[in-house]
Amino acid sequence: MTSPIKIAVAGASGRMGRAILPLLAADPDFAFVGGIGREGSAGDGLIDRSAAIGAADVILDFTTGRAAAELVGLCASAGGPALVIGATGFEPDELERIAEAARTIPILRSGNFSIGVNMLVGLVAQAARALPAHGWDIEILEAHHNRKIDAPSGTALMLGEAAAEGRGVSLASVERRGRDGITGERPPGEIGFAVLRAGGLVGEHSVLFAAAEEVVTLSHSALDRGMFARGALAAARWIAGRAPGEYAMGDVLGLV
Ligand SMILES: NC(=O)C1=CN([C@@H]2O[C@H](COP(=O)(O)OP(=O)(O)OC[C@H]3O[C@@H](n4cnc5c(N)ncnc54)[C@H](OP(=O)(O)O)[C@@H]3O)[C@@H](O)[C@H]2O)C=CC1
Ligand SMILES: O=C(O)C1=N[C@H](C(=O)O)C[C@H](O)C1
Repeated sequence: MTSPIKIAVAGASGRMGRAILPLLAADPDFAFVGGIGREGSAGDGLIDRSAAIGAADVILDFTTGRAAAELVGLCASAGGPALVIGATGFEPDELERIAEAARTIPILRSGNFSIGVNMLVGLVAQAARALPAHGWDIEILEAHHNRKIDAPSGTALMLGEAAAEGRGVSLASVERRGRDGITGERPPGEIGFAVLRAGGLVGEHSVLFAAAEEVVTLSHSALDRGMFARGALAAARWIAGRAPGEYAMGDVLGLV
């Protein structure tokens, strides 16, 4: 019998943390070593970051982009553990820090752990490759609950990256984040993002490929956070004991 994978959870008291903890408790493949709260916070089931880094095989992070990037730096300096990052809302320099840390420790980061979204990413790249930028406009729509703090969502950005990759361009060179006022006509090749925040929506994403006389829409609806939590645990099982490197959910699901 192999010993259980020791897991710590950063953001344990949040919506995702609360979805993950019961699954961890029910799965003999895992042993929960503690939740990581804000610096200096104390409470039932909480341990500090250095204790978690010493005790865990894998840390799951569902906090914020900034907090996750900080934790990654500490883990890399300590030479471990592995990280599964579900947090979204990263600044470019934070993503660079994660890429740098992945030279030392294994890191899997995904803005969405659902099977459906990760399959959708491939379909979006395929459609963007097939439909020419002159004649087919790409717009990405996302809608989430009113407590979400970052926009566009990590998933919308993954879909945008996939569309840009399909077109052979960098997302940064063609993205348009929101429109307001006298915007002028839409330039061909632009990839637009539109964001809604309302009520308790778990996560809605659509990618529109719109031509003058027809529209193709690829979309995904999340109905329950449980599937994000199960995807994160599948990622934790997959990454435990891996070599240093930056991995994605496609590696876990065999989609790459
Ligand atoms: N990849 C995926 O599949 C999914 C990703 N997400 C992403 O996960 C993240 C969390 O989402 P959700 O659970 O809904 O958010 P919540 O706001 O409910 O939870 C965030 C948690 O992070 C903690 N936290 C915030 N800042 C810090 C910090 N500086 N240091 C330590 N802990 C901190 C909060 O603690 P406190 O309670 O003290 O504020 C809280 O426990 C978001 O970025 C979201 O986009 C969400 C769903 C699925
Ligand atoms: O904050 C959320 O709730 C979600 N965040 C992720 C994102 O930013 O894409 C994943 C999911 O859509 C829910």
